[in-house]
Amino acid sequence: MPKITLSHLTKRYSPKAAAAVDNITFTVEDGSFTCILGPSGCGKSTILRMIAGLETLSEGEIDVDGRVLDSVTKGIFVPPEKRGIGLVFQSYALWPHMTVAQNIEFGLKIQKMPAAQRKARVAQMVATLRIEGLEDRYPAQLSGGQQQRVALARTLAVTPGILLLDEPLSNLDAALRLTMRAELSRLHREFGTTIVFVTHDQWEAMTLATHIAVMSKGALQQYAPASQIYEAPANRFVADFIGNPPINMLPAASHVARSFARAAGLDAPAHELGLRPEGITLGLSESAGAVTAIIESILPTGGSWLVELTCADDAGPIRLVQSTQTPPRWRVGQAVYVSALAEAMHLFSDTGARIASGVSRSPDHSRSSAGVI
Ligand SMILES: Nc1ncnc2c1ncn2[C@@H]1O[C@H](COP(=O)(O)OP(=O)(O)OP(=O)(O)O)[C@@H](O)[C@H]1O
Repeated sequence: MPKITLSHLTKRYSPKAAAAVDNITFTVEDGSFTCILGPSGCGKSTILRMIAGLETLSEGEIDVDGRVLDSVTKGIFVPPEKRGIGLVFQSYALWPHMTVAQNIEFGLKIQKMPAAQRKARVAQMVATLRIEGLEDRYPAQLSGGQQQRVALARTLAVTPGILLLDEPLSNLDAALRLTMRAELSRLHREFGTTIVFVTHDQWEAMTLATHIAVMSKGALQQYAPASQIYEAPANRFVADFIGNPPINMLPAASHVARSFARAAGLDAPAHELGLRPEGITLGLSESAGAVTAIIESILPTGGSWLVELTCADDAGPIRLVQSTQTPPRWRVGQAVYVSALAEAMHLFSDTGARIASGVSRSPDHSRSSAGVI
């Protein structure tokens, strides 16, 4: 399956405007499921539209398996229909005057596939996307989720090597999103297509993606395998954007941060210490590196709890949020000892770069107690 290389990709919608996409370079691996993730307006859709050929580049180059599709300096532009790329956007844009079967068949007719083969292919796609019985309906007679499936069936019918999806699940309710996520995963496994998926939903990205490109304000913050994005965020933005509830950020010079860092063997000079909410443990007895705190609130979130704490510190109170799956045995106002797992901690410089991370001290780790991961 194809590999997509984006080199120094830049898009300015007008000469005076800030770049919507600013000098982005990364390679979407062959057969990967890559998510472009970031807040609204960070340039995700613009990247996807440039790959599709629906938007011109201001600078840079896009190639697929070494074939240049778009290059400003080389003066190359391959039109969208010649790129071999399938697209599914937020609005499904099914042909309203065609039935489901006709919608799926449309691209095959354009490809001039013989009628018998087309019929077999439509039947195969209907079965794969589990939309049997809907073949003769018009789009207006379908639910949002059914339209979504037809849009996917129509796109996959022509077996594109590359599939671009722009928030294709955003119009669906929570239950249907979950089902469709599982189906997208299954389709990726079955077809082996290289998928690039745009979302602002970190959970969607973490559950689906093999690789994630995190964007902010037009700039690429990190491109890495999904697990690394969480465990080894490149910088403060990524650490803060990924994780729900968000990572706690403490001034590194505070007494609380210094106690936690010292206990984890993290002694690099830093500006801030990030501590994941699930890496906080609470107890009634003192232990190395533990600090005292008062329980401010306990919020059940369905199967897990958020515990808000305040630690007294020389520079003023420090608020921490713990996330736990064990029912808390504390009451609001109670004093507790707070300690932090080494692997839940990251140190950041004043420019926001990650300097170091704690490393697990569990007995099966023979590594040193701290270091950069
Ligand atoms: N056709 C356009 N003309 C001018 N500016 C545009 C155009 N399309 C997008 N922009 C601007 O470019 C920036 C990036 O937009 P883009 O749609 O790529 O972001 P996004 O991350 O996909 O956002 P969202 O998640 O809200 O869809 C935004 O500031 C947007 O206002």
